[in-house]
Amino acid sequence: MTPAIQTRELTKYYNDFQAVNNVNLYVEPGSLYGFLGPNGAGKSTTIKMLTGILKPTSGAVELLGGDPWDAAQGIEIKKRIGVVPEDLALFDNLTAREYLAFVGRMHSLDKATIVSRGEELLTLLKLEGVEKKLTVEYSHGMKKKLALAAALLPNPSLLFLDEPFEGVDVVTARSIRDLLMDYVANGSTVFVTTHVMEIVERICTHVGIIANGQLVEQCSLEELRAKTSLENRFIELVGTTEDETPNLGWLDGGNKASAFSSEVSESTVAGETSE
Ligand SMILES: Nc1ncnc2c1ncn2[C@@H]1O[C@H](COP(=O)(O)OP(=O)(O)OP(=O)(O)O)[C@@H](O)[C@H]1O
Repeated sequence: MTPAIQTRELTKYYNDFQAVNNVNLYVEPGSLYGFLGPNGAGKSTTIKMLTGILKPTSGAVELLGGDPWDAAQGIEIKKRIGVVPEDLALFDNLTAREYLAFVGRMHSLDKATIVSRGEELLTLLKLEGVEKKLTVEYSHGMKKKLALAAALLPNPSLLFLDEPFEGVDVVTARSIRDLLMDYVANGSTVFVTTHVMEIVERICTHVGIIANGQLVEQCSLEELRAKTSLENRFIELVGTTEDETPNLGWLDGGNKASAFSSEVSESTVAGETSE
């Protein structure tokens, strides 16, 4: 079976700092792959290299059986993938419908398809009431939803989402969750980064954990659950020990300090009186 995503020794240096270190990802088609890691672990850097935004320093990427970095294959592969990047590159001065029309035209969809798919996506993501607003006036969560709608509009085989649940309300999170589960049930593949373990446990079929640029775990969620919970495994792989954790004994809301200062002022006053 051709993997949806495969990387070999994928590596990225920013000057002399190694952000991603020889990562070998393997994502089966039809899976919902959760890519986890602490802040600064290398998730966004990896997703940018997978989606053609950031050139790898070394190593190889294969998406849907082809090389997205190859001049001949790259455009065809990119037509088959959808991306919701971390920094949501939307055009500020378009409404949601105008933006979806633009994306649809870029993918050579006909007008009727753009309109019907666009309406369904806007309704599902609860953006249909704000069609007159320009995207520059959108809240962060609204921008996230529109970026997701735009990524899904061309019906991609493989969808990349960088933190889709960050900054969205509970109702929207559930809509996105359900939508992704339906999407993979039809044979498509999702690669998603998130910090929300609960969502990964609920919807993902596979998980990869990256720490300090290295892939330290990659397995099915079923396999992982047979041994421990996702949270325990994550902490085991990337957490700090209690010995290393500062206890912030000084953080008492000023209570100890004020008790001390009242003692001082009482003794000072007493001292002053005795003189
Ligand atoms: N343009 C850049 N120039 C230099 N260093 C960078 C650049 N972008 C990211 N880094 C560094 O590379 C490392 C990985 O960053 P990356 O954004 O991939 O992490 P992340 O896992 O997505 O983090 P987060 O969960 O906080 O979004 C970090 O140490 C970061 O400071």
